[in-house]
Amino acid sequence: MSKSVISISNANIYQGSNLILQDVNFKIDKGEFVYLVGKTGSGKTSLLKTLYGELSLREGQANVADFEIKGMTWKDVPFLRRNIGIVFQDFHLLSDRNVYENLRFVLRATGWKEKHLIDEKINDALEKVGLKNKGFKMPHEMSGGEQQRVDIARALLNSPKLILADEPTGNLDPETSNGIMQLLLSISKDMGTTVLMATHDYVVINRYPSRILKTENGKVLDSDVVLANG
Ligand SMILES: Nc1ncnc2c1ncn2[C@@H]1O[C@H](COP(=O)(O)OP(=O)(O)OP(=O)(O)O)[C@@H](O)[C@H]1O
Repeated sequence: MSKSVISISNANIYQGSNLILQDVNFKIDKGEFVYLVGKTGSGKTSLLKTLYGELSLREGQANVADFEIKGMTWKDVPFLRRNIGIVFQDFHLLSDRNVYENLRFVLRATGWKEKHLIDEKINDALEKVGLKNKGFKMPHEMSGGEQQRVDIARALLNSPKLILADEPTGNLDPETSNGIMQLLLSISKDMGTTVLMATHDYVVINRYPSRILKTENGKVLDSDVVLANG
């Protein structure tokens, strides 16, 4: 079996009838940390949505966390999502419940029932993001950086092979962004989780250099391929 966590080939990415990205080909291995950059509207979110099953893949092939994306139906999506953590720019926390209940909601929705296992997973995820014992807090009682950590804890709950992050530092000040970057980098390095992160933030990229995929003129360019070709 391949060690790629994402393998996409000859893929065309659509929004409705509009072709957004053409002939997309790349592989990302276990534990790799990869940036996804490109101008506004160039297709970063569309590509991520295709990888997490929000947009269907009509042409080409993609294997994501051992799931064949092509031909997947809506009922297959929850099974894919159990192997993927998704982190958003604007956190997507439920504002009417505390951190613990936000995390429990995800575990129950992904099939967990036993209270002691649920508690164990929540405590473990909160500890990983530096928010141990903060389960009682309401989202509005937390800073943007803390809410982003809760969002990352939520993404980690099911021990995913892959984290897809869509501009996770987009709403944060530079110092808080650094903390979030160090957390995401340690998730890939220490836990062996693959991270693909869309960003506009070149300060972050320059500070923490890594492989870059770039959406440009309907194509995805790969810094690894550019380097390999000199
Ligand atoms: N729901 C939608 N229906 C139709 N077209 C869409 C939809 N969402 C995005 N698009 C179009 O698809 C193209 C790519 O958008 P996408 O959001 O993937 O770009 P992006 O690179 O993520 O942009 P940004 O950096 O602003 O988030 C744009 O032309 C956009 O207008």
